[in-house]
Amino acid sequence: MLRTGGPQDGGEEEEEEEEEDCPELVPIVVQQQQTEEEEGKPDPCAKIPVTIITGYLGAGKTTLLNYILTEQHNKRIAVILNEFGEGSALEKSLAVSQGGELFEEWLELRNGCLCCSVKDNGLKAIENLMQKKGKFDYILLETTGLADPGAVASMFWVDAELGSDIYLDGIVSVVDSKYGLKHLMEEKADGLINEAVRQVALADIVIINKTDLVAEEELIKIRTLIRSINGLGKILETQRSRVDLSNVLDLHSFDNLSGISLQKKLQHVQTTQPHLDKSIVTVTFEVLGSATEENLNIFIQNLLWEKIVKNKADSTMEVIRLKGLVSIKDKPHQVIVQGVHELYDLEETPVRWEDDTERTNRLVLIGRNLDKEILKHLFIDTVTKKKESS
Ligand SMILES: Nc1nc2c(ncn2[C@@H]2O[C@H](COP(=O)(O)OP(=O)(O)OP(=O)(O)O)[C@@H](O)[C@H]2O)c(=O)[nH]1
Ligand SMILES: [Zn+2]
Repeated sequence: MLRTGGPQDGGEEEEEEEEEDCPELVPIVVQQQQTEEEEGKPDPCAKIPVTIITGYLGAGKTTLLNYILTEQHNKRIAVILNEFGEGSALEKSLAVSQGGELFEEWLELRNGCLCCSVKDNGLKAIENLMQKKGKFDYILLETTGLADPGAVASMFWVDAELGSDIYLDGIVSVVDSKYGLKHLMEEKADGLINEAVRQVALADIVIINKTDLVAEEELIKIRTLIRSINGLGKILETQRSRVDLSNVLDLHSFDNLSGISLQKKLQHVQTTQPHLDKSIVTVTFEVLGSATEENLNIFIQNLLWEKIVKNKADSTMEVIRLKGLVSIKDKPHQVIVQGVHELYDLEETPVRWEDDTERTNRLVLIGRNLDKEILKHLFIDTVTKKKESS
């Protein structure tokens, strides 16, 4: 079950998003691409993936979008552009054009703010569109260069129990080889995490684009920096955002289908070193044993909601992204933990633990002020203690 909220709800971060990062949903373009043989009707029960394409201003997001649309994929793809609005219109239309025809749905935006109302409205609008027009197979969403993809992701990371037709497939972050380093190193005056870093931290795939514009040494620098921020995501290097589509589409980054491959992937993640004092890093550790579901929730909520976990310098650990495979007492299957900002989810995978005595929890956390030893010890406490209250 997807969990959100907590005592800090409506805190600083959220307000910041409302003021700065609040996107408006705009337009939409779509391209129909079906083969001669009518590539079979899609399974009407099949859910539709959403891939979020994020990245700093001018990094190559639209280029990637266009590249995907023109590659052979036999998918009907809807494109959503998530942009800052200029006007103060309280209504925005969400339009999808297919085969030359334009369809639109009107979104009523509370306070003109999309991220606050899209959760009820945006999803609904997309579903309405599909009812009218027949399903599309895939949705690509390009965020603005300054957007926090976490806010966008949480719109689409919907509880499976709500029965939505749409699921979040993955977050792709495009970085400019030439200016990326500068953007990533920029320190915000208010001490907040800068947008470029946030985008890399949340990415399942990082595309270092425009490699034609830099020399190999520069490329190594930016690759190293990106890896130090996000030790989990796959890093690709491209010109004109040309990627193998299998690297960016149908990743299943947020669902339990990734259980089997996730185990292997997590084994290769390493704890990274910060490039600056307050940088975002990736921390990973392994702990043997099983936790009760209750204690596991407490561990995660202390970190994500209560924010009471501190490092040695007494700074609060800020987690942007959390991913792991854990063992819950009395559950025969491995459980995936996913977190984006304050939103998290525990979901059983189809993968059984082979040997009960060798159950290993593996967690990866991306964020600021993270201390591996402290986190690991907290987790050891989590699997050893019986009940929180006793
Ligand atoms: N030299 C070079 N230019 C590129 C490459 N990829 C994209 N560009 C150019 O970079 C510019 C910005 O690309 P876009 O795809 O519009 O970038 P974007 O991230 O969508 O930009 P915004 O939506 O404005 O934030 C365009 O002029 C592209 O043609 C590349 O690999 N090399
Ligand atoms: Zn663009």
